[in-house]
Amino acid sequence: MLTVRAPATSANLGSGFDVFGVALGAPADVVRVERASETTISVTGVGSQYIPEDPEKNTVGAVADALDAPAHIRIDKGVRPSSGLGSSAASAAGAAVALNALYDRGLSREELVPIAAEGEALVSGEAHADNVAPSLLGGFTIVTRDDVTQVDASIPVVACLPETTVSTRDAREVVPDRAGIEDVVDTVGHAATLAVGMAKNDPAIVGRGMDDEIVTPERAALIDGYDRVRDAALEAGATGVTVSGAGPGVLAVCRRSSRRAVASAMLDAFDAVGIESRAYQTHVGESARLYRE
Ligand SMILES: Nc1ncnc2c1ncn2[C@@H]1O[C@H](COP(=O)(O)OP(=O)(O)O)[C@@H](O)[C@H]1O
Ligand SMILES: N[C@@H](CCOP(=O)(O)O)C(=O)O
Repeated sequence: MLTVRAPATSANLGSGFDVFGVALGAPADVVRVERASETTISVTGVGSQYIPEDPEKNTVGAVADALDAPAHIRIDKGVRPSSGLGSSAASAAGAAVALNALYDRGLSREELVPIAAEGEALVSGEAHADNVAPSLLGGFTIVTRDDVTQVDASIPVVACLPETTVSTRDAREVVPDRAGIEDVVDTVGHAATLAVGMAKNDPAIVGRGMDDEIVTPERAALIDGYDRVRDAALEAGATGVTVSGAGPGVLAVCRRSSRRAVASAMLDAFDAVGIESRAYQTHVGESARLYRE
């Protein structure tokens, strides 16, 4: 049996819609695989009651198919589905690493990115790779149509998840088809700033690069209390705040010294609008890890 711990991820970071992603230190999914003549899936853990065990409907089934690697796959969910932390991607990335090793396919982590993204196509309608890439490679990743670029970083973050859910498929419906040139210019400037901040491991520069006027306002409108939570996090010392992935999670970047205060401010702000939430005080972290038992 092989076991993989695959981290949650936060995609977009505001200015990098469908392009940027970071691996998070916590939470994570644990995926266990054993060879079998046909694929079976069992799911336990956070939100498992909402996750199909049918291989045709679970992201790991698509990965097993793509690698031609049938297996008994057990998923222990640590990443809550539809919260904006790449839950379906964590399982897919974990399965890709585990099955690649189980069947000695010899693919590199970069080569596993499009394979794991097949799982995302199954659940969100598009094979966006901005969650699977950081889960497979760790740190901060930039995915384009043909390439993935990765840089290690250890920026402190708070990921605050309200009790509500937003499906990525639904949240993709509100993404505008077109953008004005001024907004595009601003967003390119912010995205470039953010990438430099990650390379320098500097939360202040990363925070300056998170603004986006194209996709984020549409997504934020789907999250009750978003403006209040964002303002509270900034007031408590966050250097940048945005929607995590497709939401409803909210991601704040900060210095280590203000992380606790930022988490507490975000929890209080959701609470003030009558919404329970949970905050992970974590950091940009490592890639999926393989354990042989
Ligand atoms: N292994 C899996 N883990 C999580 N969700 C899965 C998995 N396989 C299929 N799904 C489905 O994917 C949807 C969640 O995906 P999505 O809306 O993209 O949110 P997330 O960002 O949490 O992945 C749910 O409908 C869930 O049932
Ligand atoms: N780029 C995608 C990212 C979705 O992330 P998730 O964690 O919410 O699945 C998008 O914004 O649609």
